Parts: sequence; C-alpha cells; structure tokens
Amino acid sequence: MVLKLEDISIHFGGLIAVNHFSMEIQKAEILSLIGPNGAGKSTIFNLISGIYNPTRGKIIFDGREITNLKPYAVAARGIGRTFQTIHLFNELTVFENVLIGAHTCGKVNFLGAMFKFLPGIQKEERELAEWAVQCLNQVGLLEKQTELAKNLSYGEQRRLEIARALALKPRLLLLDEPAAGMNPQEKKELMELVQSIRQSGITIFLVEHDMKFVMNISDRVVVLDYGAKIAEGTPETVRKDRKVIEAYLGKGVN
Ligand SMILES: Nc1ncnc2c1ncn2[C@@H]1O[C@H](COP(=O)(O)OP(=O)(O)OP(=O)(O)O)[C@@H](O)[C@H]1O
Repeated sequence: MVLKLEDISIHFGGLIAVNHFSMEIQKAEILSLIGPNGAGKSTIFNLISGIYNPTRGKIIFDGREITNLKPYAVAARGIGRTFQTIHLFNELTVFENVLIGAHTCGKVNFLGAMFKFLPGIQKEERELAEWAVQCLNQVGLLEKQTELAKNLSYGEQRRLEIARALALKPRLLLLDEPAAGMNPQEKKELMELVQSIRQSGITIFLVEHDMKFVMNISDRVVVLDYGAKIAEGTPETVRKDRKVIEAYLGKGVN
C-alpha cells in the first residue's frame, strides 16, 4: 500500500467538504477519484499535498504519517502533483520549468546557487539538467525545450506540468483533471503517457471528469458525493452502481 487516508474530514466554516473519508492506493495502481461538481475531489488532493490540514483523520504515505506536513515536505517525501488550472512559469523555457521541479529533489538549493563554482555543486547541477532532459523526453517535449512555456499548445502545457512533477522523482503522482480541455488526439496521447508513467513503477491518482478517459485507464475508481465515498471498485462495477448513477443523474454528467 502506497497511500492511506484514514477517516479524513475537513470543514470550511459550516461546510463539511470531506466527511469521514477513507481509502487506500496500492503500488503502481491507476486509481481515479470521480464525483459531481463540488463533491470534494480537489479538496482531497489539497489535503494529501499539504495545502489543507484535515479537521480530523490521518494521511499515511509509504508507511509514514504525512498529515499536516507543509506542501514542500510532502513533495520531498515523493508525492508530485499537477493542478486543475495550469501552473507554469510562462516566461521561462520548457527546460527551465522542469529544472525547477528537479531542484526540489536535489541538494542544490539557494546556498548551492551561491557556491556554484564548487565542483560538487557543478556535478549535481549537471545531473539535474540531465534528469530534466529525461523527463522532457518521457512526455515527448524534448524538441520544445528551448521554447517559452507560454508558447506551447494547451496539450503540450499540460504535458509540461506532468514533466515538472516527474522531475521531483515522485513515487505517487496526483493528476487533477489532466484531460480537461484536451482534444481527442491529445487525450489519447495523455492516456499513453499516464500508462507509461505507471509502467515505470509510479502510482497514479487521478481526478477526472472525462468518464471515457476514467473508464479506460483506471484499475479502480472511487466515487465521492457531498464529501463522502459512495462507491469503490473496478470501472465496470462503479459504472453500474445505483448510488453512482443517482448522484450523477441528480446533478447532470459533464
Ligand atoms: N478553501 C475553501 N474554502 C471554503 N470552501 C471550500 C474551499 N475549498 C473548497 N471548498 C468547498 O468545498 C466543496 C468541495 O470543493 P472541491 O473543489 O473539492 O470539489 P470538486 O469535487 O473538486 O469539484 P469540481 O469537480 O467542480 O472541481 C465545495 O462546496 C467548495 O465550495
């Protein structure tokens, strides 16, 4: 088991956004979290990645508790993520965007940057740059490495975000609506990319509204409604679940 959420709740004032939620993800699994708008999916990602602290419950990653750790500490433990809206450094190049991700897992930090002339630092800088190139290669953006991030197409920007998350050598990758706004060809390429990432041994946790994408790619699906888990199982089981159908019919499917 890679990640375990144990009886997690979070309240925002009077609103219970996540309510006694528990789940587990196994190593190298592709697990999707789905549910109608406002169900609490992004909140769960924000809880795992340390952006929010739960009102109650525990989060355990690789056998160690990570509840209430700061986002940088969660990332350093090996959880990478992308966001629902694109978060790139638009004025930096594609390569530089990924290099920033790589620095999160390297030892070269601000102090290192001041002592660049030291041979050990130069060696590590070189290794990080090589690793950034490998990450770009994995997402198929190597040829674009000198372009500014803002000049990439939408699908490419989404893949660049994944490369940047991969650069910190995560063991778990959280992808928040990766297929949103993509055309069918971009979705197909994204599906292949996600499968190749899983093949490299990284566990994938997805929040996604595109049901075709979810049903095709997931080993397991967890369904959330009003902050609580209403179903869990293979795509086939979940698709036929009465409570799931009702939750979606009540609010309209995206
Ligand atoms: N920081 C916050 N302060 C107050 N309420 C919040 C906050 N973050 C989320 N919420 C509320 O928590 C609930 C769950 O929101 P969340 O964004 O997690 O849903 P979601 O399932 O990701 O929805 P969508 O599919 O529309 O992205 C919503 O009612 C939302 O308004």
